[in-house]
Amino acid sequence: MGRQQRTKQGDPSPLPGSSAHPQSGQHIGKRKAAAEARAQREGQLPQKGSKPGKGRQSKSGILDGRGDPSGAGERAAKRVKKSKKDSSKKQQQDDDDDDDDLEGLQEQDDFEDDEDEDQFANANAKGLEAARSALFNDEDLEEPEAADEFDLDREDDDDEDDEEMDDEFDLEDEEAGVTLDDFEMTAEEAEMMPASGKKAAKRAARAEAYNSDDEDAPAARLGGPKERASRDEPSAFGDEEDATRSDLEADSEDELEEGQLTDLRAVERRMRNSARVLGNWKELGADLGMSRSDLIEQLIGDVCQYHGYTPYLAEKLFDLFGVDEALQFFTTSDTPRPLTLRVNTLKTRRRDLAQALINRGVNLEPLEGGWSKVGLQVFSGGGVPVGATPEYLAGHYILQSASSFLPVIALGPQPHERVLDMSAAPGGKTTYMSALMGNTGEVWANDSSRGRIKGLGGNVARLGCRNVVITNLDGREFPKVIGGFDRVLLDAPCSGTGVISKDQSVKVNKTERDFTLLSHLQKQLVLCAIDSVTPNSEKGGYVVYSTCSVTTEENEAVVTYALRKRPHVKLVETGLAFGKEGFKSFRGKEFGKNMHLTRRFYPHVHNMDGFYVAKFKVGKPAKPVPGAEDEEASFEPYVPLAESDDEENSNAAGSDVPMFDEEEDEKLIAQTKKIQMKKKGLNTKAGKPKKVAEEEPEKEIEVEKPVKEVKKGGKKARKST
Ligand SMILES: C[S@@+](CC[C@H](N)C(=O)[O-])C[C@H]1O[C@@H](n2cnc3c(N)ncnc32)[C@H](O)[C@@H]1O
Repeated sequence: MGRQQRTKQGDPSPLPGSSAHPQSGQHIGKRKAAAEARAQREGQLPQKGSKPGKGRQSKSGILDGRGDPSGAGERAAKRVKKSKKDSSKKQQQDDDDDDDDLEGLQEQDDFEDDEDEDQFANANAKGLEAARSALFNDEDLEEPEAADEFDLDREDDDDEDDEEMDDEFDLEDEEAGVTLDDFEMTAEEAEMMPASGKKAAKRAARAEAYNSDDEDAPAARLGGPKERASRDEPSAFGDEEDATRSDLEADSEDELEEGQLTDLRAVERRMRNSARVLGNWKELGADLGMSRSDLIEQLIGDVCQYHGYTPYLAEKLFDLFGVDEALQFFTTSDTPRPLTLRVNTLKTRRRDLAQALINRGVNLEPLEGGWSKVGLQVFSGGGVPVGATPEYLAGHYILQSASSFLPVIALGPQPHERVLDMSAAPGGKTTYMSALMGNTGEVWANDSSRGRIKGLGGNVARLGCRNVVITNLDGREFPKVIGGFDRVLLDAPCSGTGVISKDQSVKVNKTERDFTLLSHLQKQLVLCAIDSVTPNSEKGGYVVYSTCSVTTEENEAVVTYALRKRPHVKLVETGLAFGKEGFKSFRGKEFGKNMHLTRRFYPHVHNMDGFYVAKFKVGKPAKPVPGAEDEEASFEPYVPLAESDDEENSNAAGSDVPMFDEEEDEKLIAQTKKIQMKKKGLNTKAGKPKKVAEEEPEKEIEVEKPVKEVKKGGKKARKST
């Protein structure tokens, strides 16, 4: 799934602050229709029939009072595998430089002065023009070969894992020995099913009415241009003209199956119409002959069928964004974000790297909007593998999503400081911190995943970061193990709802329990991050909390919790010049008046991965803070439900979070040993077999190329070269 997604070139739309994209909504519409038509021909878009998905019903939502969202989406979630192209709205951003506190350091990169920008623009103009026109005319944009590398930050970059994941999804169908057709039901069969049959019939009748070509049918009347809802928000479907009656007429009966539309274009039209009606319910809803909650239920079913979400997640995102914006989010999350790279200023300057890559045929330009002086946007690799050029191998750059720059910019690490990256693998942000500090001071890069630590070590070495110490600990062990940092970055393990374009599996594999457990883990980690900061830091004393998720329980709720538990900490400006303000309240939950200081970034608004960034200033505590470990002892540690054997394949949230219940651990270990012994035909009642005991992994700090020993908090770690 993810793999298929990543074979497409990123949307060439500029990042925030840039001028409008030449790609018109109409153009997008044509491309989208053509792409769909081709996909239909190639059998990539599902035509009919579905089977139950994995989703679960949430307890609440904007849709309170609504019943089960038909189950259509659940089946659809299994069925819809093809993503569609479309537009994303761009926001004109303030061009002010937001990196004030980093200014001194970034002077190293003299590419940013106007003259250089001009030179660069001239050198690049010809190639870019060609690349752009090729991109805009090409319906099926090919991603550069290094596409997988782009996922450094948020995903495993192991192709095999992706394949395994794809297989897993496909296998479910095969193993069950069923085909999609097995899940189709005739109208008669539906009738014979007492409850669901009635529901199906009701749905079918509704859908029929909604798509009827009868002038008097309420839904048909809603499609006309006169009935357009007067909403300020842009349409999720670009500038395309609203559906007209002919669109509705096209949704004929043979497009309906058990109340579900079988043609994705019809589903898309119906979603658009539903959004319009819901946006102007007073005027348009009265004649619909369908309750608001039923319409929402149908819309959720359509979203699940069209975009492949579980009803639970679709509803959650509707709750968060509202209908129109949620539809934009769904659409944008079906296409990759622009491919971007960060210049490693420890080894080169942006101007020099850009020139070298242009000479190799890569089409690129500086990140637009002026908010980063070390970012380049790659428009087309021109056949050049941007993840394997000599410059890449020499560590002159790292492929990194633009939004991943933001938490580091907000943290603003200074030369000679001592900073901690609490969950650091694979090191996109660690290496940026190291570069901003000019290879001085100490960057402690920690991650609990042994597997992911390898990638971290690789990047640290390739980029020549000599001030990095790598540790392999549960973040909740800080500051017990080591503390006294000037700044701490907690780029927390999260659900990844902001990076669905990179990992489509998030659409179907996140449950309510996942969000609850993740939120608990994040709360534990953020307290440990705060407690690891020295209040005596001269210029520092900051913690940045970030996630690549858009949900409030992983963001504002975590920040609110930290503020409540650590009264000596306060929220401060992130220093980021764009981004939406964090929520002060959400669905009856109050998050606090300063939450506007935190920043939200959205794929459909900023054309970058969804991200959240909050910055805390840590003051002197009135009394010593209790050990971070005792306070939240009641928390259940996060263990993903569908745990992967492969650590590298773990999502943003690590799959190897250690349990703290030692007693229980011991029991489990003993049980496992017994099973192992039995398997080997050994007597389980005899004394401990030495071999098994030796196999017990020992928890210790992992070190890289030792140079000197650093001793703090009773444990030792060695500094890498
Ligand atoms: C969002 S990713 C970090 C990405 C990284 N900051 C970067 O920019 O390259 C979250 C990381 O948290 C790690 N993790 C999960 N649980 C953890 C824990 N309890 N302590 C420390 N790290 C943890 C995961 O292994 C994963 O690598």
